[in-house]
Amino acid sequence: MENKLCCKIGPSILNSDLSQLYNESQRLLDSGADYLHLDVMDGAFVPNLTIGHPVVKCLRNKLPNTMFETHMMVQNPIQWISPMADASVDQYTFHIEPCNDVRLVCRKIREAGMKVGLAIKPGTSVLCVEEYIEEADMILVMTVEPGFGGQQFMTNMMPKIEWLREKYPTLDIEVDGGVGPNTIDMCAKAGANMIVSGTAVIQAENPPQVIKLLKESVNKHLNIK
Ligand SMILES: O=C(CO)[C@@H](O)[C@H](O)COP(=O)(O)O
Ligand SMILES: [Fe+2]
Repeated sequence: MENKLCCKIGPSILNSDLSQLYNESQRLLDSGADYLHLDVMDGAFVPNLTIGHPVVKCLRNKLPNTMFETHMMVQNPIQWISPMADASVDQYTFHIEPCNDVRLVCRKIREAGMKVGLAIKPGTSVLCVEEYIEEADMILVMTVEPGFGGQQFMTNMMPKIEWLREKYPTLDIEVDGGVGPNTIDMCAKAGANMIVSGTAVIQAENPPQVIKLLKESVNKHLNIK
């Protein structure tokens, strides 16, 4: 039977030269990126600040046909749904940890015309997302503490991905944090099919080669599942 899952590589622009956001984004797309993973931080859920919906909207104007995922590392995810929908974001991925009504947030995201991604921090059990799987289009398993790019990949998160893949063979599972040529095989083997990679792609001498390598690893494992 044909596997409905497909591999997508979404570079994170967090550690790029943000004064050149559009050029950097275009460079990544020209290198083979399938989508852009835009890290949004509010200084409350994580101890860092990045970009918000005004910047995302400007970037959207320059890149009308690119899939945008916003990774919302924010304390109050419901607050930014409408502004991000207005910026034509395709997928709104938020953390369940600060959220007291995950179902409501999921519903509002869908009503606003976006796909729903549910993210869990390293310390959050994968069992916490299980009750919301029906409400989600994708689960993001973090392999670093959210807040900063360039951190070390946490190998001990792989059982979460394995567990999800075993139970939900057609679910989109994304991995984010410290993913690059040295760690992709673990992610692919565990069952991740959507790959966020920041530093490893941005700082590569040859980004197209790195993206190709990431894709090949995921596709190899998808085909044998
Ligand atoms: O969400 C985050 C960090 O909070 C990520 O998207 C990272 O920014 C990815 O960067 P690398 O770890 O690959 O450098
Ligand atoms: Fe991210």
